[in-house]
Amino acid sequence: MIGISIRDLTVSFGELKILENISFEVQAGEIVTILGPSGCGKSTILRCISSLHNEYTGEIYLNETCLVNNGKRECNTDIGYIFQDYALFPHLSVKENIEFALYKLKSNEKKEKVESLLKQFDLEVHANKQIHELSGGQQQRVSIARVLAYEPKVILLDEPFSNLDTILRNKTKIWLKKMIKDLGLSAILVTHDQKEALSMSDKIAIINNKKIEQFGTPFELFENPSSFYVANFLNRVNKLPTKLVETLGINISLNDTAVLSIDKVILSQDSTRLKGKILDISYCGDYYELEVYLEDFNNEIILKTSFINDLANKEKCFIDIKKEDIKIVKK
Ligand SMILES: Nc1ncnc2c1ncn2[C@@H]1O[C@H](COP(=O)(O)OP(=O)(O)OP(=O)(O)O)[C@@H](O)[C@H]1O
Repeated sequence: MIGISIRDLTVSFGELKILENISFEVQAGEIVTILGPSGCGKSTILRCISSLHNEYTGEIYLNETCLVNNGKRECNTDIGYIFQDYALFPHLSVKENIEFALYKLKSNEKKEKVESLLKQFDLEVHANKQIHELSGGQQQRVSIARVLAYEPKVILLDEPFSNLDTILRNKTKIWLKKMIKDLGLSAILVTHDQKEALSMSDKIAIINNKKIEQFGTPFELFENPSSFYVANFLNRVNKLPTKLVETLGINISLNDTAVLSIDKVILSQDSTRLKGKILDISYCGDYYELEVYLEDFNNEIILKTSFINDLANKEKCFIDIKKEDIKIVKK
């Protein structure tokens, strides 16, 4: 079932165009992540959808009902916005923050709804606390409960985990994903964290140069990136020299380039393989990262390995590259 549909969204600030013809759909129960570098317009897309910014062209539909036509809003209650900094009312208690969105309900309905949300979000023991008495993760749960109180069909999440530590972040991600699926919400998540996007999303939209460069499932984008930009954004890749790729029997056109994930470069004991000079070894916890100069191709390559004992006192190494691991993408 179609949830929200964004059609030809184009946004300018003054003379400067920020986004051009952005179109995508989010089905009910689906999480679509907008991924891109800082300043590419991710939050602006959410601000347009939620009517915080109204100067744009394009249309927004919810289940085939036009919500916004060229910035003119018909209805707003079906969209909830979860901010990075939670945007809670500091002078109200947890319970009062959640109640705030329910002003239209009769007092007994309101009480029932708040109690059920406090239970659902595991906040019952904090109901009467002030916001400053809660941890970051608890505040985030209140902000989500407050938004869900008015039963939106769509939720917009702007970097919702950025203030949480790693353990809490992982817990909150799993919890939030389940909640979105259980309630059948259409969710749009903004992040600049590639790993977060891969693990949370049903689909990802990668923004480059004002447009969506590629849209698809995390697997599709990771395994079949359309361009170097996408390949390099989702994964750490080496750009391989054309001469090297040709020795493996692969021809590439002038518009394309060959990339290889740093995970797929193999350290070999076989002296008939590519000769490399080790330029740098970095300890990264559970692996080492090596920077190697490929002498025959005048090119540097990065690789990951768990075993450096054999190399510790050596400058030279041998590198193996499998043809099937190379991806050909647009330059
Ligand atoms: N009200 C505004 N007036 C003028 N320019 C703006 C306004 N709001 C945003 N911008 C500009 O639009 C661009 C996109 O901003 P936006 O906040 O959407 O980017 P973002 O991708 O969410 O960035 P980040 O990841 O750093 O949060 C930026 O260059 C920003 O400076």
